[in-house]
Amino acid sequence: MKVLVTGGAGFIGSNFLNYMSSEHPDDKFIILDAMTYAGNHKHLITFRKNPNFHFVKGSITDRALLEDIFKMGIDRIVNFAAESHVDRSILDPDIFVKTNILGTQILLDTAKKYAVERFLQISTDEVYGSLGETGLFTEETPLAPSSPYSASKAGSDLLVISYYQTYGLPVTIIRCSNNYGPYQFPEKLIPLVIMNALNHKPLPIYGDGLNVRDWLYVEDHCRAIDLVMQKGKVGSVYNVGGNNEKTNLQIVKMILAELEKPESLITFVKDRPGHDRRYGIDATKIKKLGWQPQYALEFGLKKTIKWYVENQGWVQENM
Ligand SMILES: Cc1cn([C@H]2C[C@H](O)[C@@H](COP(=O)(O)OP(=O)(O)O[C@H]3O[C@H](C)C(=O)[C@H](O)[C@H]3O)O2)c(=O)[nH]c1=O
Repeated sequence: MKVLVTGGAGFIGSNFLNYMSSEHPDDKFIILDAMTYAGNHKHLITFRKNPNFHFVKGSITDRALLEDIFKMGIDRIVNFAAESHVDRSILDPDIFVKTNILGTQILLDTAKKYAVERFLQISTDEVYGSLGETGLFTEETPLAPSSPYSASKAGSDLLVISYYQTYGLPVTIIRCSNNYGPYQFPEKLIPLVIMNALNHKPLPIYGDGLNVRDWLYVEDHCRAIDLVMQKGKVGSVYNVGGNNEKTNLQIVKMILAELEKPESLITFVKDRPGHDRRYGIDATKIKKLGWQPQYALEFGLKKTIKWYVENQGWVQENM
């Protein structure tokens, strides 16, 4: 099996490659990554050492490069490549449209031309917008994105579905809740709070800190992707979530308690514009395929904090 993994040097992509290389040691992986600020150079050393990995630096918007890659023979694609930070999308939406929408369309087009066996799109629960105090996102929840980031992901999801409906491209979409774990860029809440707390810096909490996210340890997401790649239905969407809904304040306090740092570091700042209040996932559909999260939030968070403590110097210099 030859799998093209786009965005493989990013947070979820690199954890996925790590997981897959131990679960499927005979598979070959072509890794395409633009190595933007979020692409991790440390991974390139690992990629080079693994004979099953072939790394290509470049963007999914580069059609000629994609042609060269597909000529190597690709059976499946897992598309992680995306700009992913909501705050950056508010400041500078252009690159989100370019990479997430245009890039996905060019990748789909090339996948169609070379008749791949499966195109797996890694999406997000943010495409559904915000929930009130009750209810959960199902795969049938209408798309109602709030930020340029989530709108660009919703746009790419619609393109993915259109390539199935129009051209019969065998696509599947995974929409996952907030991931956390090693190698996450410290602009996202959990790694930012860990790194700031370690350095006794203020922890910026948007608004009242009562926005809710459903947290999932990244390895549980990787296991879900692997399963959907094998058993997921073509043309279908699968929601993935950990059933770990917490307010941002709860998460921050858990981190501070683990690090034995004072809650006085918490600093309330101006709210994010268009800030979604709550995300919550109904993962019944993927559970029917046999998936269950294996990491309790407390355990996953401890493991993540330990990783950032042990790699603190490196994270500061490289991320
Ligand atoms: C960076 C930061 C965040 N926050 C709040 C904003 C959110 O309510 C929550 C998590 O924020 P973060 O930016 O880490 O993640 P989301 O905006 O929920 O989006 C994330 O999860 C989805 C599924 C994706 O698809 C995104 O790619 C991913 O970035 O903490 C703060 O209060 N202070 C901060 O400094």
